[in-house]
Amino acid sequence: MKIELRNLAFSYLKEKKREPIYLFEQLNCTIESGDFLALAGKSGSGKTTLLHCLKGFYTPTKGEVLIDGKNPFLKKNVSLFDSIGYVFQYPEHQLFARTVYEDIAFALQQLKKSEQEIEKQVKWAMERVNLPFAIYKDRSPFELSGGEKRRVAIAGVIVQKPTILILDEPTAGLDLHARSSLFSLLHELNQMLGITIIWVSHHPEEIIKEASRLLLLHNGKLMADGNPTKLLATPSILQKMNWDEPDVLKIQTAFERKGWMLNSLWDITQVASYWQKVNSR
Ligand SMILES: Nc1ncnc2c1ncn2[C@@H]1O[C@H](COP(=O)(O)OP(=O)(O)OP(=O)(O)O)[C@@H](O)[C@H]1O
Repeated sequence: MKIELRNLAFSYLKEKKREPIYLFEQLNCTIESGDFLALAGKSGSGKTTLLHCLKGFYTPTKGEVLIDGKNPFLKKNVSLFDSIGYVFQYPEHQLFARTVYEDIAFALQQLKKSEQEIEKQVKWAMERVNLPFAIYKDRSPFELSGGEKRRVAIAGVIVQKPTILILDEPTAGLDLHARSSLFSLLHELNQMLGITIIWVSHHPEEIIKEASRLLLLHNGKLMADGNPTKLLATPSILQKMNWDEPDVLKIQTAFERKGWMLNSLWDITQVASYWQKVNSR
């Protein structure tokens, strides 16, 4: 499924007879099926608002969001929004049920699916997020670790079989190990099931390691859209974002200066994550 933004603009401030004050405007881009895309921008730049427009929580003030060429804001197309799963910031704060099973099953129960079908899908979702069914199904979500709770929350979204998964700062508050296992999960969903991943990140190191595409919101515009390694090696972009050059690129430059060649970004990423681990001790 493809999402297109056409001259998209959004304003919280709309006064009669006055031109609205736009949080962002003239956003144009196409998110292709299978993208693994990071959305970044300074705090308050409008990332969450933009994601809410994609999911249909907010109606754009101007312009269009198209899903597979159709406008999902029209009544006849509104079911297109069902293909988009949305994981809120700190999704574990929304867990509510007595057991992990009941929490994940909730959306399917609302759709009045049969109990047999629900169990099949819950089992499937729990396997995907690496929570063995027999061990976790009857546990209270509130007695789990932060990383496990987040997996339960994500299972509650993917159980609805979205083709696009939006995650607002999914790694916030997770330690290094939980972050890396969350990204293994997201890559698996992307590669094995073809789910498009769009996630908000404030971390250039994370973006360069995980994303295949980066969108940058700055001053109400889409400042850049492209290859994360190229964009994060651009001093003017780093300066506007108030970001340091990612370690991985510093290491690459240092190696090149010494005439040592690493074969690929993968090699460099391994060195960088070793470097981060050493520094975080
Ligand atoms: N419901 C609302 N009504 C009015 N203004 C809002 C509303 N929600 C957000 N804003 C404002 O819109 C701006 C963008 O908010 P948004 O949450 O989209 O930014 P963000 O880039 O996701 O920020 P962060 O990285 O801090 O989460 C902020 O200045 C915020 O105060």
